[in-house]
Amino acid sequence: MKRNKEFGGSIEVICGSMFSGKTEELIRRLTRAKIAKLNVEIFKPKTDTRYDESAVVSHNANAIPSIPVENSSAILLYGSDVEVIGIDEAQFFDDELPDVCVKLANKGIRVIVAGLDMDFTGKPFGPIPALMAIAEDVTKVQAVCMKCGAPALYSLRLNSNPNKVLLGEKESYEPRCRVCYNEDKASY
Ligand SMILES: Nc1ncnc2c1ncn2[C@@H]1O[C@H](COP(=O)(O)OP(=O)(O)O)[C@@H](O)[C@H]1O
Ligand SMILES: Cc1cn([C@H]2C[C@H](O)[C@@H](COP(=O)(O)O)O2)c(=O)[nH]c1=O
Ligand SMILES: [Zn+2]
Repeated sequence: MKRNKEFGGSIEVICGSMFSGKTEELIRRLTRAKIAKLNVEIFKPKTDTRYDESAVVSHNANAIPSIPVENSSAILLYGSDVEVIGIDEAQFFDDELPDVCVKLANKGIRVIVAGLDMDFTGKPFGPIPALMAIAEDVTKVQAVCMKCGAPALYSLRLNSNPNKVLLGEKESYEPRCRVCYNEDKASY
């Protein structure tokens, strides 16, 4: 049974701070789709080479093979028989990503997008807010604040690099709750 074609496509967004479990949740949903014998493809931006050139890898080392792509429209070129598409680190894609996801969903594909909703200054990040607006389902996950242990929605940058894009891990970022983020953030 090919459920997705029968019931129509959809867009799901998984968003939150760094270390909040976005990639884990994406991998969980895609693994279940694979168990259901659906045809699954996973994409990530070519720029994100942190853990692996091609695989999508979570902070606790769960991994799933993926295709690194230069830009969002490249996703449209892959497999006409795809039923489920996963996209990780979506904040790094261009502003065409929402239109690309709509085209895919209108073809009957279940599209699951994971990405940071806010950058280190607390501002909306790339195409994620637009995707949240057009999605059937939005899941916002939270990390653990590394200062007080409360649920964390912000990614605090630990250095003074002012660039919006700065790939990194624990050496460069820590999750913070609202109170601790406001105490600790530099004057951006
Ligand atoms: N402060 C933290 N809060 C929550 N999880 C953390 C934290 N620091 C490390 N982790 C680890 O990160 C994992 C989530 O990783 P991942 O799914 O890659 O997150 P994201 O994609 O949102 O950055 C958790 O299961 C946990 O093992
Ligand atoms: C907040 C913030 C993050 N980044 C980078 C840092 C990491 O390489 C990724 C996020 O990875 P994760 O899977 O969500 O942990 O984004 C950035 O470039 N700019 C920022 O403001
Ligand atoms: Zn806190």
